[in-house]
Amino acid sequence: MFKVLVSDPISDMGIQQLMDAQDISVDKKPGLSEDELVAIIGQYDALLVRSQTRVTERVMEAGKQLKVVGRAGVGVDNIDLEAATQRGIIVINAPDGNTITTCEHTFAMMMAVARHIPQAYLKTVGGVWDRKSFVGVELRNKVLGVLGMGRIGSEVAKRAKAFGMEIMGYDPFLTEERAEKMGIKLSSVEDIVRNADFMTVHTPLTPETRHMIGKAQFEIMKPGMRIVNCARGGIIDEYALVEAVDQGIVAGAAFDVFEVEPPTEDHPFLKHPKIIVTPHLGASTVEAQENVAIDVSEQVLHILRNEPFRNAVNMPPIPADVLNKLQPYFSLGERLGSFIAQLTEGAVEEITVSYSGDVADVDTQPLTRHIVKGILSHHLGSEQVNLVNSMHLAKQRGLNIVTQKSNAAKGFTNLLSVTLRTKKEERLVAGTLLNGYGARIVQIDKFPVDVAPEGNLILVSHNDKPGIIGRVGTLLGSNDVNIATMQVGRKIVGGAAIMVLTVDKGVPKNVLTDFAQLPDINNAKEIILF
Ligand SMILES: NC(=O)c1ccc[n+]([C@@H]2O[C@H](COP(=O)([O-])OP(=O)(O)OC[C@H]3O[C@@H](n4cnc5c(N)ncnc54)[C@H](O)[C@@H]3O)[C@@H](O)[C@H]2O)c1
Ligand SMILES: O=C(O)[C@H](O)COP(=O)(O)O
Repeated sequence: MFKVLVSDPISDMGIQQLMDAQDISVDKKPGLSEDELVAIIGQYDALLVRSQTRVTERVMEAGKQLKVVGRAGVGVDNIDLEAATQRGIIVINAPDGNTITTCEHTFAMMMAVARHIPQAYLKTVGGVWDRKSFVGVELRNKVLGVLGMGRIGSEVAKRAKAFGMEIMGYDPFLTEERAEKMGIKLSSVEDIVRNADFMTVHTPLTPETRHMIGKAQFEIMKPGMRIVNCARGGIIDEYALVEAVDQGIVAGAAFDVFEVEPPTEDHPFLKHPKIIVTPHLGASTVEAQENVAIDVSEQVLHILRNEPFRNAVNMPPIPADVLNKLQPYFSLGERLGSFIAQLTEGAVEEITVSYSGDVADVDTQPLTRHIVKGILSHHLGSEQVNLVNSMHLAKQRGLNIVTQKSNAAKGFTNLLSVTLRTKKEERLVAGTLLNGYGARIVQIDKFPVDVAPEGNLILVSHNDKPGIIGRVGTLLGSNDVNIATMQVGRKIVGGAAIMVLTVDKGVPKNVLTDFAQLPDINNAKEIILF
């Protein structure tokens, strides 16, 4: 039974599918402090949050069983991603479910600031009929600058056109071609600041975007600018903004987000007549909350059940065409990694992965992750290593990972070959998928073989002499170990050779030592592949 903790208010529509699952139990405990969360997180396999819960390194460290942190929403700045990755905890988000809702809130804020809606409402309900103080401006024929043309920024730009606005957009990934297709003007931050009438930000908060609109930008800003921030507090320098409003540079501002949330009572926005605020409501609609809750719960379920999932934040996404090509090789890759790690003695220094055939045409990094996971699991324990942290752990340990690619696959459609160099030796294993036969190991060191990579294997290194097979059979038979398959490989007659046996159960250690006592046998190693 997997245990899931929900520590923020998340729509029941999504949680329901977790509650309905036979293998999941769900506890809802919104509003926990960090200490309270640390005290209980150790018993949970998954944690579901929105933006309130701070999933710090302490929380990750205490989450000994934690496999996944699911964010019902986009921003993951409340989650320590580095701490999660180090511990192999997958962080996923629900990036699509609140796009339209947040875009619509941006418009609500833009129109509210253009027409002084909150200020006029307050006066009217206070009994004052004041029509003079609240003369606004139209959106039509105004220039809107959009900083961050991702999901939300693009939707904002689309809708702004319906209002008759001209749009200037900036995003490091926005190409001239895409801007043209969207009917917007590709611009720099400075262009926007100097020329726009309205400006809205839709970037994440990163070291680069922090205070991207600050004192220097306000100094060159077109007077009368109106600014909206429904993305993240801190993208616009709050104190520099207040100054710019007071100096008459900025005509009005609408903020849904703050550098510190909730803001302190004396925050300068809260009583400012030209700044309107909402309490981080961008994603707060029934529809968006259902969307993100359903999405994140579905993915958490997949992760807990070891099924394919999407939207991992601390793992690069795999495009569908790459996944189609690589997925059949994932299990083989992991087994080859495990095989070579069990075969090789000494501290690992370098892993060389060679891809031949048409797998070499795509980005093979996702498959390398599986191979490295297989190798490290043997040394660090399979509990410690997973696809999220395998490359990270390898890097942390200073392992050099070399990838080679070639289109010639030596008679196979595709060939994966893994060489492990340790302080003591260098060994190689290669495998492929054979039509109708499945995964096969086809080479061990310099010897061609044909072995299914599964179960209990014994690798015997010997001299190619008559009688070896009989001696091996007798030794195993007398120790009640049944041989299922046997393969012998050699390069030249009478030279060095290997034998790979598949046996029906684990081999006692003393039997492996006895092998080396037999004439012409150098050593025997047991390799277990699950
Ligand atoms: N107020 C809310 O409740 C609410 C709701 C949803 C999302 N958000 C926030 O809105 C923001 C945008 O969300 P999204 O779903 O559109 O994300 P997204 O990832 O689709 O888009 C973000 C865009 O910002 C761009 N970007 C990154 N650095 C930039 C820079 N220095 N200058 C310009 N652009 C830059 C990226 O290239 C990307 O295209 C995020 O910060 C998200 O957390 C807030
Ligand atoms: O990044 C997001 O998805 C928004 O900021 C929404 O945050 P919330 O889930 O706390 O409303």
